[in-house]
Amino acid sequence: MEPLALATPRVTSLTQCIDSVADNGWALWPGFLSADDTAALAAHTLAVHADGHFHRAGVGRASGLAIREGIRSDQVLWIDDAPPHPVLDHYREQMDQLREAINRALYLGLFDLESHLAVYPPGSAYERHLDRFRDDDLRTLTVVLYLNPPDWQDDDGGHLRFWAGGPDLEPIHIRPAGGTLAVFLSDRYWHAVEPARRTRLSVTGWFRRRPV
Ligand SMILES: O=C(O)CCC(=O)C(=O)O
Ligand SMILES: [Fe+2]
Repeated sequence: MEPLALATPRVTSLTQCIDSVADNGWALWPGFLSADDTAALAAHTLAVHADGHFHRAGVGRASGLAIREGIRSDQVLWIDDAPPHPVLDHYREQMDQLREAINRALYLGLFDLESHLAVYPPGSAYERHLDRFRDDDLRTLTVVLYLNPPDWQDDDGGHLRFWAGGPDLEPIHIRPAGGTLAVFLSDRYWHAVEPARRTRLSVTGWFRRRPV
């Protein structure tokens, strides 16, 4: 059995999400995005990907700048560089609501969001890393939204491995179920993406705090 301290803090509302980030530093919100909205955002992601807009993801701002380089083989596209679409506007609106609610409750001073669409072709993965860069400590809260179809199985791989109890303890494995949002403090949690056996889709965002 999972030790109590490492139980996954599942939430189902904005209030619970904020409480969990305050109490645990992270939260997992299954059903954050409806099945229809998830399918629409996934379809747009695949269409834009098929049009050749994506590029291989780098690591850090420039090579060598990540706190701990995680080798990654996914392909990404900043959403501001993607062809406009109502599903992207809807995503931005939802993230804005989350940002405002978190700022009101937790005073994290989050002021903007950078996000990219990510496609992990079969066989691709992202090694263990932290999301904060050495040359930029403004990334404060990470939000990963999964866009995979409802029939995604454990055998399809692509789990998020999440070291909730610290880098030396066993990580939690999170299935990248479509519509699920993972929220965590960017500088606290080591995490990795296990190799996907099927094309894995997500949109990852980082809320940044205001420079002081
Ligand atoms: O897609 C995921 O589960 C995590 C992605 C990630 O760690 C990142 O893009 O920094
Ligand atoms: Fe990450």
